[in-house]
Amino acid sequence: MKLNPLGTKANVAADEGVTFVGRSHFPQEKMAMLWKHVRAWKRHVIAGHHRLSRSLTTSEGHRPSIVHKRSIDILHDPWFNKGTAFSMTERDRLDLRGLLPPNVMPPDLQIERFMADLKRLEVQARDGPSDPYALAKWRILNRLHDRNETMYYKVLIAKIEEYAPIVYTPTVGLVCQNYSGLFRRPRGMYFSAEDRGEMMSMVYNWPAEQVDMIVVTDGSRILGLGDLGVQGIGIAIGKLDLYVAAAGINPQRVLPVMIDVGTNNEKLLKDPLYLGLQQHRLEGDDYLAVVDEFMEAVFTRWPNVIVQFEDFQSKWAFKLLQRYRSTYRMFNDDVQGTAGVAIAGLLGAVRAQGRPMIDFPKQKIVVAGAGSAGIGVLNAARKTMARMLGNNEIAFESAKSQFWLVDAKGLITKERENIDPEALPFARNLKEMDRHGLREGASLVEVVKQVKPDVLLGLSAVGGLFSKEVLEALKGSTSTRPAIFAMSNPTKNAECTPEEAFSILGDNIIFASGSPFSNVDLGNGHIGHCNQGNNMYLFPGIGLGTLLCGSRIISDGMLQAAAERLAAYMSEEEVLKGIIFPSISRIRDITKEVAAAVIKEAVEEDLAEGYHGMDARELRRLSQDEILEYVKNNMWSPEYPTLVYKKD
Ligand SMILES: NC(=O)c1ccc[n+]([C@@H]2O[C@H](COP(=O)([O-])OP(=O)(O)OC[C@H]3O[C@@H](n4cnc5c(N)ncnc54)[C@H](O)[C@@H]3O)[C@@H](O)[C@H]2O)c1
Ligand SMILES: O=C(O)C[C@H](O)C(=O)O
Ligand SMILES: [Mg+2]
Repeated sequence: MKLNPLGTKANVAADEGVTFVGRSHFPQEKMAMLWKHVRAWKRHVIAGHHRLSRSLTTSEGHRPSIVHKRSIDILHDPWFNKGTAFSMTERDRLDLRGLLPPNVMPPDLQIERFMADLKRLEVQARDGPSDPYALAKWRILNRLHDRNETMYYKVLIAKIEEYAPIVYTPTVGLVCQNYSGLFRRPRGMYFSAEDRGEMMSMVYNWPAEQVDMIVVTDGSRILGLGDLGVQGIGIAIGKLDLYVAAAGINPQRVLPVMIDVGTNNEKLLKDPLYLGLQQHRLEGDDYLAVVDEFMEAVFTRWPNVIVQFEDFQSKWAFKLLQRYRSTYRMFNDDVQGTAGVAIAGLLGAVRAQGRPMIDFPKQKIVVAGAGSAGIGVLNAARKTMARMLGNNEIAFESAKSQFWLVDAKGLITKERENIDPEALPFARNLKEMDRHGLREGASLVEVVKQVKPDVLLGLSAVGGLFSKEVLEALKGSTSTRPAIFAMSNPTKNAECTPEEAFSILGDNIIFASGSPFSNVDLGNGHIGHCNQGNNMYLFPGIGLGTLLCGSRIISDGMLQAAAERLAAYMSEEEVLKGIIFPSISRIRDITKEVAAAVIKEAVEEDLAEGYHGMDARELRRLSQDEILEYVKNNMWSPEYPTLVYKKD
């Protein structure tokens, strides 16, 4: 016997692998509790009880919504559909009587019912690498997303630990890879190279009058999976799911966008079922013209929108960031979000050694991967060290000597031909390398052996790069507690697994990975803690904070404030246990804190222009606690609004 998701014992026919779950298996206490809940809910509905929030700014989750449709059209509209949870009075008001089974379900029971079915289906379908049911779960959740958004987000928020790995990393990678097959209903907008000259008008095809957050990708570097072309839209959808679940951005005001300028993935180009433009990627000015037109179009229709750039290949990630960051409200998650999360993790690793954060500039850090993420981390780490060392030119110069950068061609030195300008500041001086017994192109293992780093950080997209040999070499680290950050996604691209790290280096290390892994049982009652070092701990708060302060740009200071808040989030006790990032179950709280830190910084930099009822002057007057309250009250929660019909 094993426990089913409802907490009851289910019959398991082990050979067939089938679990029987049904009402008859509910234990009596559970049934009694559910019935109590049903009765209370029905009383609440009959009493016509509508809560109105009276806080700094009213949360619209509780106001009645005016709808201009009725009957079957409501059931087919995921923004308003409540399925079996429509009350009888609402069914009458909206001409729904008879179109639904007669039993009115309280929302919690509706979720129980869905979960029971989800669990039953899980045992019948098999796909996905690390989780054999991952895609099956994604399909079921996606169908729910299509028909009832409120319920979808209720499930996601309530079970974020279980379903973030499905709607986000790692399964979202698998979804993108299989997107042509999985595509059912469209979600988001597609701006393609064929739409040049049309974007300014086509942007009005999107039904929402207000859009707060756009996540845009060109599909050129999806996680560590390379160029997936139009199929990359899955990552924009997954990121926005976290914006809703973690930051409480209203799901009616998010827009996933794919800019399809072609793909250089030959397999996709040869696939007749591929859904994107069947041409090679536009380059140079042609490429820029498409992205420029897109930016102009969305900011013309929604001047207050925030645009997050996601999974653009490095060569464009940096250029586009420089091109737009001082004129548009935008940021690049892979460059800037990742940098902040890594800084928080690196500071956590210093604290975990029992040292103060101010010792960070003494850390020797080897970074494998010189792409948008690796370089983003290095720039931010260098600035953080420089600030701690006196915040002057000399400090900035000297800080860079703490880093060793290794890419596909090995250690990057000044000797490197055609060196990428972004990597140049971190290229090592040859004379100094001679002293270390290193040379241009030295292998990762040689670098680790010679440098004896405190931290080994991977953003290379190469699964298994931290081989046995590399991890053995790290045993020579001069740190009392070396840190390993295997940050590449998805799971199979992680530079090493926590099992590999703990089994070779023992339990006195800090470990973090980009995709989720389980903790490792080290025997003798010891647990090797696996942290998830993922930009999901920052981007939702950066977006929410920017929205609520109304800053026209996202400054370095706002990003730094976000990272520092995350770094300080973990208690001394947790950090000493090796827990440097919070559990994802706390993501809504962290996001609230990060957003508040972003707002505070924007106010201090005089960038905050206000949002809705909260103007710049009022924002300046808020205390720390009031800022937190303001953020909390503006986070959307998945509650069914009372619907009232009005003719168009
Ligand atoms: N955990 C997170 O929050 C997070 C955030 C952003 C990116 N990432 C992950 O980081 C990875 C890289 O992203 P990116 O945008 O920088 O990609 P990228 O393609 O721009 O860069 C990859 C870099 O890795 C280098 N590389 C390749 N083979 C190598 C090898 N054998 N040894 C050392 N370096 C090697 C390449 O030369 C390149 O510099 C991806 O897997 C992505 O999913 C994780
Ligand atoms: O998407 C993620 O999980 C993190 C990051 O943005 C990435 O590109 O890997
Ligand atoms: Mg990314």
